[in-house]
Amino acid sequence: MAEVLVLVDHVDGTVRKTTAELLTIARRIGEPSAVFIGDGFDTAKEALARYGAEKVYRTASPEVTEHLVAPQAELLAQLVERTSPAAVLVPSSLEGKEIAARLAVKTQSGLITDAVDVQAGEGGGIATTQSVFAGSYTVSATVTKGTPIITVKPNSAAPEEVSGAAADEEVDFTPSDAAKGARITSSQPKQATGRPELTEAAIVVSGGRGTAGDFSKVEDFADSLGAAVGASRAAVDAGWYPHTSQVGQTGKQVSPQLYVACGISGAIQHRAGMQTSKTIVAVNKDNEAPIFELVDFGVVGDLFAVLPQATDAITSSKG
Ligand SMILES: Cc1cc2nc3c(=O)[nH]c(=O)nc-3n(C[C@H](O)[C@H](O)[C@H](O)COP(=O)(O)OP(=O)(O)OC[C@H]3O[C@@H](n4cnc5c(N)ncnc54)[C@H](O)[C@@H]3O)c2cc1C
Repeated sequence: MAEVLVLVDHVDGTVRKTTAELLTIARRIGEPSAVFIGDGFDTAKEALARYGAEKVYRTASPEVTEHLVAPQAELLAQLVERTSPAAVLVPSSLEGKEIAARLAVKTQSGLITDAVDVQAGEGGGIATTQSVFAGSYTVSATVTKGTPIITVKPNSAAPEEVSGAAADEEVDFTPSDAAKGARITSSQPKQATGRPELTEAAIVVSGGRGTAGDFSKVEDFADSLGAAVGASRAAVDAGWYPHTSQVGQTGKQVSPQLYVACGISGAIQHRAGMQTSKTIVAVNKDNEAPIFELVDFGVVGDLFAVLPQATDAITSSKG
């Protein structure tokens, strides 16, 4: 079986859930090989093996890490040439999509972005599924030229653990001068909220215009569940919550186990970011709000009355 290269998404060696998902998907189509760029490999090693990486290509070279994404695309292109993989899987982040696009050009290969499913196809090909136009169409696509380069959306697979160990190899790689055209001059970690990352969270609680700008009840409820907090565009545009928390067509796409929409009407553009959630709950005081067409459970009521009761019930059930 051919290797499947998986670009690792991590923070100082702490591997993000998307990487576990990509390694799980890679096992369906070949032998997963992780590509680890940056510091913290000792921290990452065990997690990469646990999710099925059989091999890890790694580099912490400042030549790669101190520049923007172009050197990473060059490094992947070198590995593609050397290993002739069955596919390259990259997380569907902004950065990941730029790397994938550059890699596709360099290797003269077909590129599929934002896949929500990847499977072994007929005749040795790779079958992907995309959800487009705010989820109103499902598209099946396959790469017909070169090495399939595929970016995969978060929550497209449930990470599966395996037992095993990954062999690792330090890659000898020097980026071209052209790839070093933009340099990182400083980088600040995002202010920690103590909550899980929106696109990775198992539970997301979102607030909309119905909060009237007071997200405290949404946050308290989210914290009782260990959830991430999201927001509708109406709430974000009003300046009530950060843009990075926007869920929807022009925001982030989430697919948690549980999504709770509080004071959100359920516009098509909002649905586009959350309708693949496994269980959807809405709290809305208008029983005709379109969000109720989509939900598994609905509560018709004022969120300022409903959420504190729910928070108290959950907190007291934990003892
Ligand atoms: C090109 C384009 C892209 C867009 N992208 C996005 C996107 O990515 N994400 C997104 O969210 N939107 C997006 N929108 C905007 C979208 O069309 C809606 O305007 C927006 O989602 C509405 O937000 P909302 O549901 O919070 O507000 P509203 O539609 O005003 O709904 C507020 C809801 O709160 C309820 N409510 C009010 N008070 C309470 C209370 N006290 N308790 C309980 N319920 C209460 C009301 O009954 C109502 O249903 C986009 C629009 C366009 C044109």
